[in-house]
Amino acid sequence: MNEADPLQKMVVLGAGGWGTALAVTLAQTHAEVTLWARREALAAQLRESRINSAYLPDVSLPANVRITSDLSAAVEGADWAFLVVPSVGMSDLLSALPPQLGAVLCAKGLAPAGQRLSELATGLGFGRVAVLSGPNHAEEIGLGLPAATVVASKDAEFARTVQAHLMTPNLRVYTSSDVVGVELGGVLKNVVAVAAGLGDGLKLGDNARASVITRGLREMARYLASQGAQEDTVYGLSGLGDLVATATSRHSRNRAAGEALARGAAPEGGGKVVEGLRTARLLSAWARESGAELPIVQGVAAVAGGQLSPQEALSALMQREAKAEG
Ligand SMILES: NC(=O)c1ccc[n+]([C@@H]2O[C@H](COP(=O)([O-])OP(=O)(O)OC[C@H]3O[C@@H](n4cnc5c(N)ncnc54)[C@H](O)[C@@H]3O)[C@@H](O)[C@H]2O)c1
Ligand SMILES: O=P(O)(O)OC[C@H](O)CO
Repeated sequence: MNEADPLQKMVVLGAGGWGTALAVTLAQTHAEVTLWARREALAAQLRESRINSAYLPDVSLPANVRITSDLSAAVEGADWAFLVVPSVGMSDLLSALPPQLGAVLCAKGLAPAGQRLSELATGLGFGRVAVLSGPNHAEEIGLGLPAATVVASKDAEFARTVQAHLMTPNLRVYTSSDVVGVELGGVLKNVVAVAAGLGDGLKLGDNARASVITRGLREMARYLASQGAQEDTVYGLSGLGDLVATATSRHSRNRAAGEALARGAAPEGGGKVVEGLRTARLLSAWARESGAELPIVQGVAAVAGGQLSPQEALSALMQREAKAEG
């Protein structure tokens, strides 16, 4: 493994829950970490209180996390950075950065036109692109609870560099060359977690949740294969691992959004990003146009869009044609 220089400048762009947790993690092993918040009001509040009360209230920011809302100053002198804004904001952020900067994309969603974020970054001229994905709730990583994750890049050296810098005694980082598989596992699992939340909200029970997770995994595997992912990636940390974490966790905003929908409430994440709803809409439109079958994704999109009630979506799934498992 590459040696990680503890004096190398670590940069995290995006001060929501996940950006904050990553900054706190990197601060364990580096002299200084720069955390960029888009809004100066949030940056000032973080500098003052050292607590991100809106996005990660139970975690304190150590003194070696430097907070700024000046993007150019944040990346000055850095070789690469973690990009941790919601996927809808990734295009603006990438466009404001020099493409020589290595980009570690940490969002779990698609760009507005439906592209993968790594495609977006490559299209904007970024040469070193990696994606980070795995069962990593910010609430737990921020507290230093043990977890594992994956960094995938076509540039094996870049993936190993990120791995070396992000590893701590409580965060085990694996590398992968399957960017498509790792990236899309994190994207799709959010939608299946919304479906699991819908089932929880309707009080359908443990069997129903396990069925949604398992059939959801199969749907993820089919979609990932259609996009060129390696066959086994979906069964790793960024696929099955993150699906289980998100579909069963009390921390998950996607699962909670499903529960809210089942109650007939607005599926808002209390100001926090809920990627699965946007992803369901984008992938459902893609499935309609391409004739692909993504029944759970399409059911979630129909409920979120108000075309079907949760009960109607459930009936539609249960009454699909009888067939062999596969
Ligand atoms: N929270 C987690 O546990 C977790 C873990 C892994 C990955 N992720 C992914 O990381 C991404 C960010 O999630 P989060 O949990 O940090 O979100 P969050 O809702 O906690 O915070 C989002 C942050 O981004 C800012 N923001 C919103 N729109 C923006 C834009 N257009 N440009 C720049 N900044 C913008 C917000 O002001 C806020 O500071 C999501 O794609 C999410 O799926 C989250
Ligand atoms: O809170 P969620 O549902 O956005 O999930 C957070 C992370 O993706 C879990 O790995």
